[in-house]
Amino acid sequence: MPLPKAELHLHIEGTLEPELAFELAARNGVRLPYADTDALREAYRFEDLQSFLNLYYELMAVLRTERDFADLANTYLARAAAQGVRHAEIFFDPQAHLARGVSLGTVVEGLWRALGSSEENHGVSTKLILCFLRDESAESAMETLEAARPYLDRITGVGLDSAEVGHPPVKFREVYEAAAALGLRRVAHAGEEGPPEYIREALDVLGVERVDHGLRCVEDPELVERLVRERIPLTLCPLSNVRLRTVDTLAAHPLPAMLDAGLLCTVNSDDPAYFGGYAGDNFEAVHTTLGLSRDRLRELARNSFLASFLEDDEERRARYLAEVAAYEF
Ligand SMILES: Nc1ncnc2[nH]cnc12
Ligand SMILES: [Zn+2]
Repeated sequence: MPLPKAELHLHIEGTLEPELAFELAARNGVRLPYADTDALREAYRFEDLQSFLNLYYELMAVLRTERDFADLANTYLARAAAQGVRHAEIFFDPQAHLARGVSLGTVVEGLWRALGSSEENHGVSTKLILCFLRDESAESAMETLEAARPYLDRITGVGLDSAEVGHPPVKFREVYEAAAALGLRRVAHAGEEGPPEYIREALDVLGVERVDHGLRCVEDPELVERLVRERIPLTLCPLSNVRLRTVDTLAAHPLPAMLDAGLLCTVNSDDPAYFGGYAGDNFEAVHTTLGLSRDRLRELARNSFLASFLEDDEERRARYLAEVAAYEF
C-alpha cells in the first residue's frame, strides 16, 4: 500500500494521456496532427512553460462532451488512487474550453460525474478549483467567475495559471476580491517562472492561502522567513520543474533545503500525463534522487492534508492524518 497523500496541484487537462487523447479524437471526429501515440509522446520535450502550454491547449481540442470530461477525471482518479492519493483538489481551466465553444456546464457537469462518485468508485475525496488564465484579460476572468455562479456549490476555490511572466497577480485583484466575497478559497501559481515578487503579490494583493509552485521564493530569504512564519503552504511539483526546466536537474531541486528551512512544502504532479509521473511517482523521485528520508516523506504527506481545504470536514482530515502517522514503509 502506498503512502496516503493529498494531491493539491493537479490540472485535470494535464492528465490527458496520449491513449485517451486518440480515443477521444476518434469518438469526436477530431483530427490530431500526430500519426499515433508514440509520435505524440515525441512532442513532449519542452523548453519552458510556454512550449508546454502550446501542446496542452492544442490537445484540449479532443475534449468536447460531458462524457469526455467524466472519462478524463475517472481515468485520473483511478491512477491517483493506485498511487495512494486519498484526497485531490483539482484545477480546471474553463476559459480554454469556452474559447472552443464548450460550455462551462458541459465541463463542470462532466467533471462532476466523476468527482461526485469518486469516494465510492475510487476511495478519493475531491474538491474542484476553477483557474483563471493569467495571459487572458482581467475582464475575461471576471466574466468567467460570473458564468460560474450556477455551479458554485461544486467549486471550492479559484486559482491562477498559464503563462506567468508578464502577468503579475495584481492584474487579477478585482476578480479575487469578487471570489472572496462569494466565499471561495484562493490559490495562485506564483514563482514558477515568475520572480519572488509575484509570490508576495499573490499573498498581499490576491489574499491567497496557498501558493502553487512558489519555487523561486528560495531567491529571497526574507520571503522564505515570512512563508515559514505564516505557515503558507507551497504546492511543489518536482517532475514538472525538471520537464519545464525551472530546475537544471532533479538532483538540483531545492526541496530538501526548503524543508530544512521549515517551509510547509507539498509534492504534487501538476500535469502528470506530460511530465512523466503521478503523485506517487513524484514522491518516489524525491526519495530516490534527492535522498529524502522516510520521515521527510511522511512530513510531506502530513503537510498535504494540513494544507488541503478540508476545513468543512475536520473529522476526515484527522482520519487521513492518522493514516499517515500509522503508515509503515
Ligand atoms: N505548470 C503550469 N504552470 C502554469 N499553468 C499551467 N497550466 C497547466 N500547467 C501549468
Ligand atoms: Zn500548475
